[in-house]
Amino acid sequence: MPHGQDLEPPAYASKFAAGMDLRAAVSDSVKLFPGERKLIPTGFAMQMEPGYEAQIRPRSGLALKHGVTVLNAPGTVDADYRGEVGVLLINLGDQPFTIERGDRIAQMVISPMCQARWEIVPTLESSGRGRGGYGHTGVR
Ligand SMILES: O=c1ccn([C@H]2C[C@H](O)[C@@H](COP(=O)(O)OP(=O)(O)OP(=O)(O)O)O2)c(=O)[nH]1
Repeated sequence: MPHGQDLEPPAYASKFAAGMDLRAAVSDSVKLFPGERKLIPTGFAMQMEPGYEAQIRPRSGLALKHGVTVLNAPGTVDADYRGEVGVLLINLGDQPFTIERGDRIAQMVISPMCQARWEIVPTLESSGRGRGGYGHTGVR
């Protein structure tokens, strides 16, 4: 699917930036009321090599200034997915938030992925941590 003609394709902001900015490909502006969630189209589809995934993450500026974040962060785009990439935004702020066409709404990282092969075993090797978790090493 070609990217919306007036929209730039996802691009790294600089060679040091981890995430590519994703833009809203909405035809009309979209309003997110406090507590509301919506799937926002990005206007593009892609094909990745097997062994990779894309992760969709919030933009910290939107989160800090407006309380708008990616509900399912990190959203997972599978290598075999051929549909339009969507961004599931939620407004956790206390004011309505308006999204215009072309707004940068999230960022995307392409990552190599490890696929596990499960093996059933009678016991697990012992370790320093053992079964301890959820803060068992202290409250601070
Ligand atoms: O933020 C997201 C999350 C998912 N997807 C697309 C790509 C992904 O490959 C597909 C399925 O996503 P996921 O595996 O998270 O969905 P599911 O709820 O497990 O449903 P499914 O049964 O379709 O796998 O939806 C997006 O475009 N954006």
